[in-house]
Amino acid sequence: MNIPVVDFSPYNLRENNVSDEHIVDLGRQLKSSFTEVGFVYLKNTGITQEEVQHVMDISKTFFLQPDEMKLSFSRKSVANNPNHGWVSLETERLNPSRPGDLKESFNTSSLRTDIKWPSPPAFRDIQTAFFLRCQELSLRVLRVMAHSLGLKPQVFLDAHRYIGSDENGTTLRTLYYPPVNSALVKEGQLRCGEHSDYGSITLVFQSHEGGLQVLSPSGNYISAPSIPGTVLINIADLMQRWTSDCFISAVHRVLLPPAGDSSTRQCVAFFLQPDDEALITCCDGSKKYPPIKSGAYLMERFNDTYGRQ
Ligand SMILES: O=C(O)CCC(=O)C(=O)O
Ligand SMILES: [Fe+2]
Repeated sequence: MNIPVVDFSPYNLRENNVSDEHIVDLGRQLKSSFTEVGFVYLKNTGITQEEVQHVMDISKTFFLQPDEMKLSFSRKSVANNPNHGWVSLETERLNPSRPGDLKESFNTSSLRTDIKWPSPPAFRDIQTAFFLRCQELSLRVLRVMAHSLGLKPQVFLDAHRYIGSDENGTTLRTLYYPPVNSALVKEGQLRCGEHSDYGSITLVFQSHEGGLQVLSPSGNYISAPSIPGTVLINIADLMQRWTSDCFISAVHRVLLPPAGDSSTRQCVAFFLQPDDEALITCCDGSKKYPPIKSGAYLMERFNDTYGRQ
């Protein structure tokens, strides 16, 4: 099984008008990818490899600073926004039955102007600009997805009105995976434990090392390499629920590099989340899952990942 590559040029970010014909064609391709694998590569989206590299370069400068400097920008240090900020190495367990993941990250969840940002000075502007690019692309993808299911074009969009504010959990997260010292690795520890994402959809940009693996419906992990210039997009759990399991939220992970391989790895991921107050109800009218509020659902998932507090 392969992850399909879909050409998104008819609806790329420079294109203001898209024909119904193109929406139907893109919808057909996205629907088959999301019902069969839950992942798709989009090429020609308008987001360039240079933009991605820019985010990775400034992120690496941030991560290579001493922990003491990053500590005051930790996750939970921003009032009213529980997810914004730095997460240190081994803090997060995306698979709670494993030791902490061998990665650190910085989450941009709030675009409020009164927040203090870490250095380097360009860090804030570059993360914010890329957040907005990802937001724009995601909303286009949501529109195509709604169309592909025969729903009103606005049905998903209407639940994503407050992105970037404290009433919406959407997060741009830049991840750094430092060199692994195999002598110090704990039993069962991975770079990123097996998990599925929480919200609507996720946009993923990996550095050239790749390493992401996706669980296919047949039960095997398949590799999802880095394809420069593309955006890897996956369905997350709330979207699976919203679509009554029509779209699959696939489990994925990042293993350790082979022993002796001291390479680092980076990833930039945009986690699109419905507004906290949005009530997620099966869009086919079925009662397969009870309605649930997006914000409450996200808090439950954070509790599993970071431990209950
Ligand atoms: O680093 C990656 O490629 C993926 C990370 C991931 O799946 C996540 O943070 O949810
Ligand atoms: Fe993930």
